[in-house]
This record gives sequence, C-alpha cells and structure tokens, in this order.
Amino acid sequence: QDIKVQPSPRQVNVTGKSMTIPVAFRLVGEQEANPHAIALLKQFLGDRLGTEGFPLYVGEKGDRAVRGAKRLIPDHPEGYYLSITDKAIMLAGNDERGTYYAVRTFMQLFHEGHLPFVGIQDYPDVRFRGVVEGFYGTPWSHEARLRQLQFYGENKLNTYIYGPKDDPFHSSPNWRKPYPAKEAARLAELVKVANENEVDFVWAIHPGLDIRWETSDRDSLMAKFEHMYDLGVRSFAVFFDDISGEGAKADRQVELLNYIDDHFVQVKPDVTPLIVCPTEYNKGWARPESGYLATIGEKLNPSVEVMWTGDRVISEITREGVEWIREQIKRPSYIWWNFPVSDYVRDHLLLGEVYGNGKDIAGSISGFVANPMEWAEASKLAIYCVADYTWNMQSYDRFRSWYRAIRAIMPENVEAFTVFARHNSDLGENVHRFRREESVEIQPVAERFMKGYREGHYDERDFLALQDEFERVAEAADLLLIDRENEALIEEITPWLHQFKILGDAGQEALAMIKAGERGDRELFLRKYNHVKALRKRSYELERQFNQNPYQPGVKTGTTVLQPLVLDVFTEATERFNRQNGTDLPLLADYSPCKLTTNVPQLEHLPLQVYPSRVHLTPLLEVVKWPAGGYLQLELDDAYRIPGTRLNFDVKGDLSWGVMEVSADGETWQTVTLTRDARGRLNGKWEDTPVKFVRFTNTGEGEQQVYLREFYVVFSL
Ligand SMILES: CCCCNC1=N[C@@H]2[C@@H](O)[C@H](O)[C@@H](CO)O[C@@H]2S1
Repeated sequence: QDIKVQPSPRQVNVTGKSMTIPVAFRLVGEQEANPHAIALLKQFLGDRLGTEGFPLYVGEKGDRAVRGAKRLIPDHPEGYYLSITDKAIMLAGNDERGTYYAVRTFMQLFHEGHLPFVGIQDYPDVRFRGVVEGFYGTPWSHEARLRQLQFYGENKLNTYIYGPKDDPFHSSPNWRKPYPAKEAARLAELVKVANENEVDFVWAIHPGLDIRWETSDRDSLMAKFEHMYDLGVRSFAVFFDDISGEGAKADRQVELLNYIDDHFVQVKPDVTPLIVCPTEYNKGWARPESGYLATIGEKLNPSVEVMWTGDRVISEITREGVEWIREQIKRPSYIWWNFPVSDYVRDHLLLGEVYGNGKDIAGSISGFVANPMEWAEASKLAIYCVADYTWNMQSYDRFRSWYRAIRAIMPENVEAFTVFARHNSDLGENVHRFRREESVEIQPVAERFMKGYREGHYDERDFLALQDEFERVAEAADLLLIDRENEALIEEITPWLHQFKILGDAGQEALAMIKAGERGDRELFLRKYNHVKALRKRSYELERQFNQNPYQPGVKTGTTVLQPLVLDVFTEATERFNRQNGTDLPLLADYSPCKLTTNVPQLEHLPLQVYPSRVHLTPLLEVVKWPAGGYLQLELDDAYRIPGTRLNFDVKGDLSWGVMEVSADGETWQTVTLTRDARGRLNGKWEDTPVKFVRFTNTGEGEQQVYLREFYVVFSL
C-alpha cells in the first residue's frame, strides 16, 4: 500500500509485504537513545513495549543499538533511517531529533493491524521550520500554545518563535522587566512541552520602539535574556521590525546584536544561533542608499540568523528573491512568511492551500517560519502544509497536503470542513494587495451561469450545480456548528459558520427567485425576495456583533465568488420582476459613499470602512513613509454638513509638517485647525458649511514616518 506519512519522506523503499502488528516489542537502546523519543514510543505502544517480544532498536548514530545501520543513516541534521522487516524494527537518528522523527514516522505506519516492511531514509530540506507568533491582535492563549507545540511535534516542525506584538513584556516599554510570576511559570511550561516535542522555543524581544543606545539598556536586555534562560529558554531572537527613529539605525543594531552573540549566545553551552528581524525586512522597503542591509551583511556576526519576508511584506518566496537577499546579507535568509496571518484583513479566515513559494529555495534559506492568524486552531491548516513543504519541497503537492491537513484536523467532518475552507481562503481587497484563490471549482460554473442568465438562456445543469453548492454550504455550516471533535476550532470559527449558513440559505433562495420569476408566480417571488433581504440584514447584524476590532471589524465569508453571485442573481431577478410587473422593488444597496485618492504609496489601496454616519480608513500596522507633498484625500458622494474629522497619526512631535483642508467643490479649499484631544488624537472642526472633500497633505520639506492609527470623517450625526 502507498505509505502515507506526514511530512512526505524523502526516500521510501516498500516491499509490498507487511506483517500483523506484534503483540509485544522488545525495546533495545533505551539507555542511550533520545529520552523524548523513548517517552513518545512508550506513550504510543503502552504495555506492548517491554523486555520480551519483537526486537525494536532505537538510537542515534554511534549508539550500540543501531550500530548495524550506521552507513544507512542520512548524514544530515535531523535525518533518520527507519526499517521494518520480518526480523526487527530499526529507528536510527543522525542526531537526537532524528531519532524522535523516526519514532513519529513509525507511529504513522501502523495501519489496520498491520506494519509494512519498509526502508526509509529521510531528512528535512530546511534547517529551521515552524511558526512565529508575530501577529498584531489578541495573542494566543496558553492552552492554544500547548496544543500548537504538540501539533509541531506531530508534524516535524522544530521551531516556535514567541513574539506577539501585543505582549507588553515582549515589546516596549516592559521588555526591560522580568515576567510576573504567573506569566513566567506559563512560559516555563511552554519550554518544557516544546522540548518534549523536540521544538526549539525561541523567545523574541522587540525593544526598538524605545531603546536607548546606552549600556543601561544593553544590560537590561542581557538581564532579560538571562531571566528567560533561567526559565529554560535556549533560543533567542531580537526583533527590530515596524519601528522608526533611533531604534532603526543599522550600526547601532549590529553593535548590540554582536555584543549579545559574543557575550551570551557564544558563551552559553546550549543556546542556538541568535535570530534577528531587521528593520528593512523586505525588498520593497530596502533602500540600498541607506546602506542598512550592507551594514548587516558586512558587520553582523556570521552566526546570527537574519529574517526576511520576501519581495514585500506579504509575498510569495521565490528563488530569485532569496538569492538577491543572500547577496545583501552575506548569508542564507531565515524566512518569516506572512501567511496565514490575517491581522490586516481581520474579518477574513485564510483556510486555503499553501502555494506560490518556490520549490527550489532550500539552498538559499536557513529557516522558514509561518506567521499565523490569531485563530490558533484555524491556522493549523496552513501550518500543516508548511510542515510538508519545508520538509520535502520537491515532493510537495499543494492540494494533497491541504486535503491531508483537513483530514488531520477534522477527521470526522472532512467533507463539511472542505466545503467551508474552500470558500474561506481569499483576503478581499487589502493594503498589501495579496490575494489567494477561493471557490475555485464553482467559479467557472457561476460565471457561465450569470452570463447565460443575463443573456436569457442559462444551462439548467449549471443552475442545479449552483443550487447543490449552496445546499452544501448550508449543510456544512450546521454540521460544523455541532461538531465536538475539535471544540477549540469550532469556537474560533463560529461567527464565520453563522455567516456561512446565511450565505448558503441566501444562495438557495436567490436561485428560487429565478424560478418563481420564470413561472410568473408573483407571490412566491415576493416571499423569496423578502427572505433574501432578511438574510442580508441578518448578515449585517452579525457583522456588527462579532469580531469587533479597530481595523477590519466583522465577519466575511465567500467574498470572492459566492457572495457576489448571490447579489448578482438577486439584482438581475429583481430588475426582471420589476420590468415584468411594473413594480419598483428596491435592490440591495452595496454602494460606498466615499472614495480615497492619495499619492502616498503605502496608502494607495487602503480599503475604507463605511458606517451609517462615518467613513474610516483602515489603520495600518506598519510605519507609513509620507513623502513631502504626499496627500490623502477622501471624496464623499455628496456635500455633507460634516461636523468634523478625526485623525490619529501616532508620531512623536507635532504635525506642523501637515495641513488639513476641506472643500465643497475640489477647487476652493479652506484650512482646518487640528486640536489634540486627551488621547493625543487630532480633531478637525470647521464652521457649518457643506463639505465634499477632506484632505491631509505633507506640506513640509521632507519625508515623515508615521503610524496611521486612525483617520475618519464623521458626515452626519
Ligand atoms: C523579517 C521579519 C520581520 C517581519 N516583521 C513583521 N511585522 C509585521 C507583523 O507583526 C504582521 O503580523 C505582518 C502582517 O501584517 O506584517 C509585518 S511582518
């Protein structure tokens, strides 16, 4: 039978024969083998493991128990040789972690009472593989992290980087302080569980927002690392990302990092290489004239790992891209891949396939860690696929891996979760312009059907296929809402499941409008029309109630194909009904009363949040580089007696470099004085004249670096 092992092993030799599972195994090598591997084996085999029975040899290269396999063990970090014959079983690691991985693979070979006779030689493509908890938003809970570490052990991921932006002891101002006892105990427990799962727990510090380049702060940082070392941490990172000003200076950063490397990492016997997040962390932001990367490349100790997100903040990792950065930093880069992170599209779940990264990049990278969603369980889909991809790139198959991930995470509801994940994978319009495929199978059917329907002749088979898909959507939502196999996951995605149910119902009812219209059954048409409008309203109310946050509040699902299809069918059917019956049934308003124009590159595609009386700009997480002459303008669909504008550029110093203006016609502008309120936000008010345009311009001499925390216009009370 074909061997199903996750991640896909490199070299598998099957004989096609197998044996029934022995009732007892005689363990040989317990004293010398990796204790975590032995513990895992004991936990898995239970009382079948003892001093009698079928021989089971376990150990690392050089151990007596696996002496016979010496030249068969791959000479690669974390590599292993596994063999099952009618004589014995051999689990031989090239190092301690390799032995652990051999056990993990062995556990997956048990199948319906049989063990296949097989020889496996296996090792990972990428040295450091795993997850960086580096997103903005609610940090993962302690329980979620424990489940994650277990999941990484199961999937041969060896790295978890702890760096949640919103943890005050990771970032400013409390990075200087030790953790309080309760948090410290939890971190110590995470380190212990990480070790049991052969995962390096990397603790990251984010000092750049307020670090002073003096020995006092350097000593504070060293003391904090010692504190973390005492908690059991043996892997460390320093994040200099998303900062501006003093903390962003390359030579200062390098001086500090080399000091830490020389006086901490290199002197401790058991600390893994230091990892750094540079300030210029993607090619889009790299400024050769700044010399930042050149300084890193030339002066930073070669043993320090340098992270990189690719050509842009959110981007696919290509061979060309990693070879470019390797030239700059004079070492392989340690990839921080910003997927499935959704802190810039918080109303979406990213459950789609992992694709777009090169299969030929292993030679130019030292690490590959995924930055996940704040939804820990939902992120496992992508993390599973990243484990497969980074272990064995050449054999990676994006669909096979995704499908296996679904089976691993929701074994009792594979079909329902597949339907749900299929339609919750794209991000919608976003500031990074990063998009993912969604509803791939049904998309051509939807497109062909709408075209046919508009031209007056659609294919009934398409109609039925769409009806069937919407039925499956509704069914999947209900099946998953009552699922108990992974309650933590269901709890995370429940708002989206409710939205998904509404979508499934609305799709079926919109299609029923078509049939009622064709039959001239006015009463039935009106029933379906009213039902769809009611569903739409429920959907809006759900958006207002769940997942509220200052960035992208609400709950979006099926936004790329299914939602637009419901709207198109509803609109077309209603317009036809109105023409045939001389009625004026209103359509579903989906307009936006406001347009954004700007010449500030990072703001060009910023989505707007429209509320009944306000228009919000989506706040940005990153530093915005605002060039001289750069402007941001909101144009409303009409002139409103706007009572005011509020903006909150989180900058040190004043905003004298900028001016806020309003206009009724886009020709004559009047300046608005900005006053700062108690929370440091700037409010603009003007006398009571109609306004259609609001703009803010950098009228100063040079580029300004700001955090765009809040910019909204109130246009009716
Ligand atoms: C080289 C690695 C540094 C990456 N640092 C980043 N910081 C931000 C993260 O906290 C966010 O989650 C990510 C996505 O919005 O964007 C950037 S990516």
